[in-house]
Amino acid sequence: MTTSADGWPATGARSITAHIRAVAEAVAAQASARTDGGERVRTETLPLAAAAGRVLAADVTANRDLPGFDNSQMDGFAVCAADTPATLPLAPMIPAGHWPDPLPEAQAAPIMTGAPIPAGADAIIPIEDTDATSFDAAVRAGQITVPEVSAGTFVRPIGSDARTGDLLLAAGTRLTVPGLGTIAALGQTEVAVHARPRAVIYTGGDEVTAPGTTPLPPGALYDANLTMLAAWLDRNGVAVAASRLISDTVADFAAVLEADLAAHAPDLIITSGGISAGRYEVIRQALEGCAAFGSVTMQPGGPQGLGTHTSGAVIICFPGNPVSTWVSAEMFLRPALAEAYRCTSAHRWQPAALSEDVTPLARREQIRRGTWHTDDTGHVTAAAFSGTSSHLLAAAAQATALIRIPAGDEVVPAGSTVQILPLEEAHGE
Ligand SMILES: Nc1nc2c(c(=O)[nH]1)N[C@H]1C(S)=C(S)[C@@H](COP(=O)(O)OP(=O)(O)OC[C@H]3O[C@@H](n4cnc5c(N)ncnc54)[C@H](O)[C@@H]3O)O[C@H]1N2
Ligand code: MOO
Repeated sequence: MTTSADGWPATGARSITAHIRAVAEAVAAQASARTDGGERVRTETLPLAAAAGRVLAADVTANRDLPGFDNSQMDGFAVCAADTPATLPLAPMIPAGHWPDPLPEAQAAPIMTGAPIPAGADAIIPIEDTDATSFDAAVRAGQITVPEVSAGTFVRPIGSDARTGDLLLAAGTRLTVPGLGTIAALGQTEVAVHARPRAVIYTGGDEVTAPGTTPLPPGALYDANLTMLAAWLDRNGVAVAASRLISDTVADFAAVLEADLAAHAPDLIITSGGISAGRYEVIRQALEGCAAFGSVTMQPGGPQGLGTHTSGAVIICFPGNPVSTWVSAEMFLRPALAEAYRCTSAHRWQPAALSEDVTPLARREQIRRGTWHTDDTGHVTAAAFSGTSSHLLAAAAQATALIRIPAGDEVVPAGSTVQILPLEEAHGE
């Protein structure tokens, strides 16, 4: 189990930015090795509605014109613009889904939205712009009075959205809802996408107990981190192949890891806990040969580990405090996944004015949990929760934003501009 351990500065800690880069580089190197024409390249074919957020494996080219024929943009009357303004006799009704006969000269055909424009017509007049109170009334009257229009009015021309042969979605695109609709509009039911990157996740320590276990032994607590990591990875486009609580025995963890690597060939090995300065740091002791451990000037999430296993899987180790685990995933793993696999979106930090004074840490940048608010004028404010400790998970569950408070010796006064990351799964006010 030896390979390129990620170098950490021999003295001191790494900045947040430096660790974001290091994780992104490790994941990018792994992802490009994985998609380098070898057997690790994996694609799968999914029904369209199941493919939102997935990454296209092949270009999507238009196999037809969209729209496929000139058609009406309005419920109204198809006319030849040169005949208007006029009172015109009515031609037969043209419902959507029926191919019409040509429009007789100097007549108007009632036509529905989406119906093909008859030969001889070149403009549509919406019913509300005529003297008809309804289509039935117009048919009864046998004629319609229309204002002057120019050719092309409310006509959706063939190919105005896409032309046969156009490249509509390039391989590597992350599929959006309109993207999936476009593929359906071409007549397809399925789409080939990159398989999600695969992760195995571990946390533990002798005190950490699986939820559902009763009674909870003295000194123990329920595991929150596997649930968070599994949910977070799923939301960010990663498949979780194995999720395990481990004991404090290094040999046991090493055996479990080897078995999971053989069974699942993961792209990512994600761990939580067991990496700081204690006597029983099982993750660190087991992975020290292939990952580097050090600290990042961030709170929560100071202790971190990063490396590449001989199997090719990237090893990413987060500290065990629950808020540290979650914030670390958000800060370090999300940008790396967005860049290397495009399976999630990159961060969108935005400026906001602090609504209250905040006392920073002297040497570590804080990622505070809090709320954000946009007023009627678009002015964005953010309020940090008072508690900063990384065990305050229930408080973090109330957060709608992460708030960056740079290290410093002086109070950051209310009104100061800071960067916030609105949390997609929580509602901004
Ligand atoms: N002497 C030092 N002690 C600590 C330092 C340090 O620099 N020097 N750093 C502190 C910081 S900051 C953090 S963060 C933690 C990180 O420690 P580990 O990553 O080794 O995590 P553990 O010790 O295993 O656990 C920390 C904490 O979190 C609880 N935990 C762990 N796993 C889970 C889980 N799956 N679900 C819920 N809670 C979990 C665990 O019981 C501990 O309370 O180290 C500090 N110490
Ligand atoms: O850095 Mo630790 O994550 O403060 O709690």
